[in-house]
Amino acid sequence: MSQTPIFSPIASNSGTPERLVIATRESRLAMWQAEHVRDCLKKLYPACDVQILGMTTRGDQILDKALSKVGGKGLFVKELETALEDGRADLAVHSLKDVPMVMPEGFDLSCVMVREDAHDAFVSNDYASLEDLPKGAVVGTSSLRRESVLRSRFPHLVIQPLRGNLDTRMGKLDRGEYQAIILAAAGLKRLGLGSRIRALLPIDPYTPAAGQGALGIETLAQHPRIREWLAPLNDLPTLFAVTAERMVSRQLGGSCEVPLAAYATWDKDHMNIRSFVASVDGTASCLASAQGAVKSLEDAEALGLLVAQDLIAQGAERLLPNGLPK
Ligand SMILES: NCc1[nH]cc(CCC(=O)O)c1CC(=O)O
Repeated sequence: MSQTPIFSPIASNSGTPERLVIATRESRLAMWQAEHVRDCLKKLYPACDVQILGMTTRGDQILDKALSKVGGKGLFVKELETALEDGRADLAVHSLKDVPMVMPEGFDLSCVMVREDAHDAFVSNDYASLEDLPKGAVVGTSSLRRESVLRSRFPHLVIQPLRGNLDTRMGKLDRGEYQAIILAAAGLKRLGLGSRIRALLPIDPYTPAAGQGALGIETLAQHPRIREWLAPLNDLPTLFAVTAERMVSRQLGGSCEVPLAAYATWDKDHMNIRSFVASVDGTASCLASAQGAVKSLEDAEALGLLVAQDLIAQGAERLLPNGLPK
């Protein structure tokens, strides 16, 4: 099916889509991502009518609490999944970082697109780097992973929660509520805000979250044809990397309630993966890495499993509020 010629004259019977509806959140970043997928699909299937269905999720509505306290992973995807089930949409576009490690019954992660910059970014109007911040400076982040590293490296800084979409967060910085904020570089770059980045934080120790910077497309498992139509948008190096990262997270029961990082990079056909689990106060952590030749999804999963087992052997369990998954 994925071999179907792109410029097939008879759209409906020849295996190319006639109409596809993309479900997405309505934040500017989510819309950018959905429009990006739409543009890619239009290029692949010029005759296809590709529509975008914008939706509000619970994660967008609850803005006064840290993400870890409002139900964590899944918060940004549930409503989109309902739209798939109801047939209002054919595919849902997500920041892969927000997609639960175990897909709910009946849903597939059908496509992973090429990754944007996966680094965390330091953003400030007055300071060039974390090192320049004075004692008591307020740094905003809603990620326990970032908070943990900041607390261990810079105990003299005040870490405060920062919620809301990217524009909201930048607004809070610009109104002086924070001296600096930490955000994923990917979102800033996609929205043309790359010039606001004062410094990219190094992978050691600021290891990204599993899937950070990658786009994932979710479909109903019962619609394999849609999966096949999306296949040309897959980026295999990204798919293998995030598969290893998500394996680590899944083995450790990854949720927004625990500081957990996992990031894989390539060196020719070898993958390097690095991961940590830590306490929010930054006083305890386990760190592991592994490298190996990866030529298949199974290889990627095996490498992720190796790192997870290393972390568990180091006693990562005592850092997990709910223990290891059964
Ligand atoms: N958890 C929110 C979220 N989900 C995806 C991104 C950024 C884009 C990406 O990582 O693909 C962000 C914001 C952030 O972490 O600053």
